[in-house]
Amino acid sequence: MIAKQNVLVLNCGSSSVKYKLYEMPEKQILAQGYLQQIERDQYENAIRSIFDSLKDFPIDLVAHRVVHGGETFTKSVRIDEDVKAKIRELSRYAPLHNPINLTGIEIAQSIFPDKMNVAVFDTAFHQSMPPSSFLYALPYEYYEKYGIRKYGFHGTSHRYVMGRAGELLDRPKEQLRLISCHIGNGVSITAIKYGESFDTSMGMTPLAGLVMGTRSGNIDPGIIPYIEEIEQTNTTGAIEILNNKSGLMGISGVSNDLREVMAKAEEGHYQSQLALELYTTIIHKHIGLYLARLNGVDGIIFTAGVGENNAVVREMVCTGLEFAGIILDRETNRNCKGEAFISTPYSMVKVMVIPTDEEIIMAADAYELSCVHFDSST
Ligand SMILES: Nc1ncnc2c1ncn2[C@@H]1O[C@H](COP(=O)(O)OP(=O)(O)O)[C@@H](O)[C@H]1O
Ligand SMILES: CC(=O)OP(=O)(O)O
Ligand SMILES: [Mg+2]
Repeated sequence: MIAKQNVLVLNCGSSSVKYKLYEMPEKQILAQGYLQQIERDQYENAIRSIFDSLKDFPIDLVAHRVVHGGETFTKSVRIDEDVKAKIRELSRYAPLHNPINLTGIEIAQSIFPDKMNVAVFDTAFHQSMPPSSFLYALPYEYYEKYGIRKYGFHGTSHRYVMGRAGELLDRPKEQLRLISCHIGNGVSITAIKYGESFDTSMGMTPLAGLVMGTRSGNIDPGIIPYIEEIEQTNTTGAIEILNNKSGLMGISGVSNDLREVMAKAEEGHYQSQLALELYTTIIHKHIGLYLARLNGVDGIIFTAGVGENNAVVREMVCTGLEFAGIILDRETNRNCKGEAFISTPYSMVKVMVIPTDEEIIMAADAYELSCVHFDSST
């Protein structure tokens, strides 16, 4: 064991940067912050301003969220030049995320050249998926030679809420079938079987799956050449439209922020009403898919910005699942704050709200790696 370490955790999402400085192993938070609605060209300044604001704290270690780790990284790793090169190579699979994550790593390395940096990958938790979940029905050599497969994302969040669900249900996670719904700006659902990711809604890139803030989720790929023709653009331009101008933003024409879309819907704005309906219907359908995949379920978890805070979405998603023993307590659902059971006492399936905490998992992984490093270098 080694002494106390101050671990800075940097969690860059597609629209936000969250950071926390922990004293480990006590998990005491020394500083934290959350910058929202950040545009791509603002990340570098945002990250520099975070380091600047923390300059009076001693920092021993930095943990970085990295969205795409491919098949190379099944767990968190210490960052060296080879790891950085691999993260750079994987940017083509996560163009909204990996370049930003690399920027964070490079800034940290320039400010603290002697400190250890750790990468915590969104994809790592999903490496347990079987081929029946991760393969696309394409020529098999595309997988073997080029790594074209489903990777899945938000793994650190799904892993955290799985652990908390086990504690709340007072059952070992190895006995539980869970459906974890991470509903933020990015949205993904994971079928968790006996402590491992078994299937998940995102794909080779974080564009696939459900309707998101600005991302389309699954569409018929035959639409892409048609978009190219309509917009007089190339494939990159069409994918940009699917990544940045679709989802809630595209359908409503109002915003990628669900709060704004719902406010407009309440005023009677038709496209905003449609956006909300499509958004929740697709989550509902995916729960059906994973009920089949898991042969029933013990718990359903709602997490991330929308999942934690939006009772209307949770109610719309759960309505019509009563046949499967999923009975929401509407009153409790509307009034809950923080961690809560929102199903009725006689609901066979427990429905839970669990605020995610990717940062504590990241800090713990980084601290553990630093202990291993210390042990092996003494
Ligand atoms: N307090 C809140 N009440 C209702 N909705 C919220 C709240 N906070 C965040 N959201 C919603 O969560 C979404 C952003 O999710 P978040 O998990 O913060 O984003 P990111 O995926 O960038 O980490 C937005 O659509 C926003 O409307
Ligand atoms: C992978 C992903 O979609 O992340 P975020 O929700 O932070 O955009
Ligand atoms: Mg997020």
